[in-house]
Amino acid sequence: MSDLVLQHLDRGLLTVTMNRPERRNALSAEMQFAMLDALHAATKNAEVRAILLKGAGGTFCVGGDIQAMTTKAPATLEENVTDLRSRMEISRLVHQMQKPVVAQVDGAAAGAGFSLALACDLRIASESAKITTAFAKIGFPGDYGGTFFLTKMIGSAKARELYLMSPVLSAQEALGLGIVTKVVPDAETEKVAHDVAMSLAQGPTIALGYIKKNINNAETMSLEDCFDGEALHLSRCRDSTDHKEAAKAFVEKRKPTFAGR
Ligand SMILES: CC(C)(COP(=O)(O)OP(=O)(O)OC[C@H]1O[C@@H](n2cnc3c(N)ncnc32)[C@H](O)[C@@H]1OP(=O)(O)O)[C@@H](O)C(=O)NCCC(=O)NCCSC(=O)/C=C1/CC=CC=CO1
Repeated sequence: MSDLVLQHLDRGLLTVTMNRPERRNALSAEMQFAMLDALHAATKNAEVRAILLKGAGGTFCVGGDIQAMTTKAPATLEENVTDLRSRMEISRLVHQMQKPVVAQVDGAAAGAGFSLALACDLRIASESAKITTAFAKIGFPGDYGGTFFLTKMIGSAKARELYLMSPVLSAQEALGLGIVTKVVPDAETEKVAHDVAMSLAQGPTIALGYIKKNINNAETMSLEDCFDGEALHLSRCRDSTDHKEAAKAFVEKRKPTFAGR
C-alpha cells in the first residue's frame, strides 16, 4: 500500500485520502496508480458499502502536477494516450462502481482534481473552496471524464463556458450551478462529508448501487432500455434482506437497520 493514498475502513465506509499535502495533492503517476489499486479493491470488497474521497491537508486535489509536467520525459503519442487512458480508469471506477462515492471538496478542486470530484456521486464543499476546470489555462483540453460529467451535470452551454474560460468558482457559485451538493462552513466540512458518507455506508447497499446504475443508464441509454433496467433492478431488490427489513420497519414504525445485502 502506498503512503500517497491512505485508506481507512470503518463500519462499511472506506475513506480514501489523497496524501500529497505539500503539493496540494497534485496527482503524481505513483499516486494515480495507488488510487487505481484502492478503487479496484474497494469495488470487489463487499465490506466496503460507500466511499469518502478526500485530500490531506485541507485541499481536495489541484489536478496534474504542473511542476512535473515541465520535466516529463518525451514519449510517443500512442504511449501517452495509453498511459493517460489507463489512469483515467480512476474516474470510470468511481462513477460506475455500485457503491456511493462522496467527495469532500475543501481547499481546491482543479483540473483532473475537479474531474475526479465530478465523477463522484455527491460533493460536499467547504465555503472557501476554489473550484475550476483550469485546463485551458495550461494549454490542455480536459481529462478524467470532466467534460463528460460536467456536460451531463449542467448542460453543454455552461460546460463550454467553464472549460473555455476557466473561471475560478467559489463554492457558492458551484452550488448555484448544481456542481456541488452542499456548501458548509470550513470547520464543519470534514464532519458533514463524513456523516453524509457514513449514512450512505449504513444504507441499503444493493438498492443504492442500482440507483447509481439506473441514473448512469439514463445518461446514455434509450427510454426502453432504462425501463428494462429499472424493472430488473427493483425486482432483484425485492429479495434483498434490506428491502424486507425496510418494509417491516415501516409497518412497525421504527428505523430500519440495513445489513447491506
Ligand atoms: C485555483 C487554484 C487551484 C488554487 O488557488 P490558490 O488557493 O490561490 O492557491 P495557489 O497559491 O495558486 O497554489 C498554492 C500552491 O500550490 C501549488 N499548486 C497549485 N496547483 C498546482 C498543480 N496543479 N501542480 C503543482 N503545484 C500546484 C502552487 O504552485 C502553490 O505552490 P507554492 O505555494 O509553492 O507557490 C490554483 O492553485 C490553480 O489554478 N492551480 C493550477 C490548477 C491546474 O492547472 N491544474 C492542472 C490542470 S491539468 C491536469 O490536471 C492534467 C492532468 C494530466 C495528466 C495526468 C494526470 C492529471 O491531470
